[in-house]
Amino acid sequence: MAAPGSCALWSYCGRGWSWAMRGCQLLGLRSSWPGAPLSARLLSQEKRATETHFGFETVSEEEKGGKVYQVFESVAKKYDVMNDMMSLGIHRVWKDLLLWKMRPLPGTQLLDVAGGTGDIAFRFLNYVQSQHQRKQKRQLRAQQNLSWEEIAKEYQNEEDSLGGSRVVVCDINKEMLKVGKQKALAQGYRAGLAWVLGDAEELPFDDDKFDIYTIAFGIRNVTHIDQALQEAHRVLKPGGRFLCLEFSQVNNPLISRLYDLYSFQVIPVLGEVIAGDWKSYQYLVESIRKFPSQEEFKEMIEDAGFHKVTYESLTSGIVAIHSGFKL
Ligand SMILES: COc1cc(O)cc(C/C=C(\C)CC/C=C(\C)CC/C=C(\C)CC/C=C(\C)CC/C=C(\C)CC/C=C(\C)CC/C=C(\C)CC/C=C(\C)CC/C=C(\C)CCC=C(C)C)c1O
Ligand SMILES: C[S@@+](CC[C@H](N)C(=O)[O-])C[C@H]1O[C@@H](n2cnc3c(N)ncnc32)[C@H](O)[C@@H]1O
Repeated sequence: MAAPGSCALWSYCGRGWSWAMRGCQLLGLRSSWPGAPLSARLLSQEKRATETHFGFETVSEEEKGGKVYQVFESVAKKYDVMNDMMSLGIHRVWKDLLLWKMRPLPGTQLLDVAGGTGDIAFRFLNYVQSQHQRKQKRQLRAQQNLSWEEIAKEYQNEEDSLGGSRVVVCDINKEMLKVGKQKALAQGYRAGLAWVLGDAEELPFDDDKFDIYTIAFGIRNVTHIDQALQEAHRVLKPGGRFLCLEFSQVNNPLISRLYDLYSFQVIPVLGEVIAGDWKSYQYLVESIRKFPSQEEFKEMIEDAGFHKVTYESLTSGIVAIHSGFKL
């Protein structure tokens, strides 16, 4: 089982200088301070020279992580309500579809990266629990002459009720994880669930550890997507599956026009009215436009070493689910 939050935090800190630099970056500090070793300073200068985008803004790669951190730190408390309001609940259907595509088997070890407030993890736990209960009922019905104690025992073990399945939610943002943990507590999710603070680009997990890796609406925010994909490949067991739910490209010109209108004219206004945060929601719609198309992203997944890569566009391509296997 993966280490819970505190242990993961420990291992996160114990990975030497590159981890320390990463930590500084997250805290908005510069890795070029005079006390840093020369190699670290040179690396940092080299990195600073490379530019990337934060929405439609051009920023250095070093800056991007901190800016993304601020966005999710700012929206964390209103994140769930915003999603329901902005999408009229449609994001729930997309997330359900991801689970139906996944169809986890008993005993599945899932890693949900950029898991935020736990939507995918909770759906996974519901799914595996209902599958297990159905199986248990079938077995109990088939067995004659069981005592009531034997029947009660079958239902009492909380860990067992998941059939050995587990999910680790990993996210870089403390505030998002905090909201997720509070939700889990309030909704009664406890067994088979761990929360880990970590970066998709440098996952704090051993090689070949998980059966399934999911990332929902997360990869768009990562600075080096290729690095995150390689990490996904590394932590999956051979035979393991990568699943990504992300905004994609709308191909119908009429829908695309309406979609643009809604995205740019309505979403930032909702962001301001509900969350008091226009900028974060402007970043959301801009970052969607910067993300590669279905076909381009498929190629990136293949480049990371995944096989049998496929995708399915949902709601006219507003989002897509990409799937690939580590063979
Ligand atoms: C800071 O970063 C973030 C913050 C977050 O809170 C979330 C995320 C990550 C995102 C998720 C977890 C998913 C949930 C969030 C969203 C779906 C928000 C993003 C939304 C869009 C990019 C736009 C597309 C939205 C939808 C398809 C949802 C359904 C919405 C509608 C049908 C719109 C209905 C609204 C009205 C009628 C209000 C009036 C609108 C206008 C005056 C503007 C003109 C618009 C229209 C006439 C209709 C809009 C049409 C479309 C959106 C296309 C319809 C497509 C089809 C029918 C196929 C995060 O990173
Ligand atoms: C739009 S939220 C998605 C949350 C959740 N998966 C969902 O579907 O509702 C994006 C999440 O990605 C996380 N994130 C951004 N960059 C990350 C990185 N490099 N590593 C891990 N998580 C990251 C953010 O902190 C945020 O919680």
